[in-house]
Amino acid sequence: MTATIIDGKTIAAQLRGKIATDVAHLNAAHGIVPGIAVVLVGADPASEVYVRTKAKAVAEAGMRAIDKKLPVTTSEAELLALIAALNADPAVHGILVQLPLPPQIDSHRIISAIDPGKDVDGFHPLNVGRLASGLPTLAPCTPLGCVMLAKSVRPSLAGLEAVVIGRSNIVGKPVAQLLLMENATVTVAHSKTHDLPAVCRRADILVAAIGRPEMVRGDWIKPGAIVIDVGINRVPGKEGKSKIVGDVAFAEAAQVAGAVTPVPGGVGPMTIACLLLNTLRAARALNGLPALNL
Ligand SMILES: Nc1nc(=O)c2c([nH]1)NC[C@@H]1CN(c3ccc(C(=O)N[C@@H](CCC(=O)O)C(=O)O)cc3)C=[N+]21
Repeated sequence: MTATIIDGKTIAAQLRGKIATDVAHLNAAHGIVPGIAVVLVGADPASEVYVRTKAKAVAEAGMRAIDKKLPVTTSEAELLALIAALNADPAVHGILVQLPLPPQIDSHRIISAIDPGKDVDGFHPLNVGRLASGLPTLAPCTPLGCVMLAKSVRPSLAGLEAVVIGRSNIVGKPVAQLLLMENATVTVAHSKTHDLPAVCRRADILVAAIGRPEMVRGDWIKPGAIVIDVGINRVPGKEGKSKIVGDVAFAEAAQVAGAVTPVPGGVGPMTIACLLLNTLRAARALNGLPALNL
């Protein structure tokens, strides 16, 4: 069996196209340009690449990017002051503070200081609680992208056995909540799970969000399963160059799974598209406009 490769790049481009259409309408009808502030503290090269990619997608969708680069020595008080200013700025509809933050800054305090209506990462405790309660909210971008990719090959996930590997606040827990909202039967596995391969073999949908290169092997996968690979791991490649691999051994998975996301070109591009979607949703809600169904 050879799996369908789920083309995240193309699916993300389609979503960004729909977003751009609504952004144009929002501007023409209401004079609103959705604005997203991306805050980067320090000069982590991987984060800078990510911030650049985001900025390009934002501009292409007709939105405004407000990039704030702060030195690695920034204090918590200085960052809190910036967030207060962005909360108060009516041209800013979304605020994303790039994680991780340097050790002198408590990321929980920072996230809690963001206006929940502008929290396009969906990390504020109020939005986390709303998601867990099944209320409308800004849901985290990577988990949203994972569920959209799964539904691209299987429009109804109802009744399916889903296994999420990883229990982070950023991916594992929220993706489990979203899968539950789709009526999947959800198991959250993690580093202390007994016989992880056997747990994974039960999954009709397997979401790998571990952060370990190619940990999920072909024989962990139920034949025909949908495999969503959230991992982005930089590993040594050919001729001293580095390459990016996921948390799933892709070539092995493609022999067993029904469908699998590649890395790169899977979940990553969807994360960015969902960030634009959340920014558009936030801009509409902050202006008292009805919710969209994209
Ligand atoms: N508050 C916050 N929110 C985030 O969403 C967040 C964060 N902090 N910190 C860093 C991680 C990382 N992240 C990525 C998203 C997309 C790609 C992406 O689009 N990758 C492409 C290209 C990879 C490449 O070739 O460099 C792909 O997978 O195809 C990568 C990384 C979001 N993060």
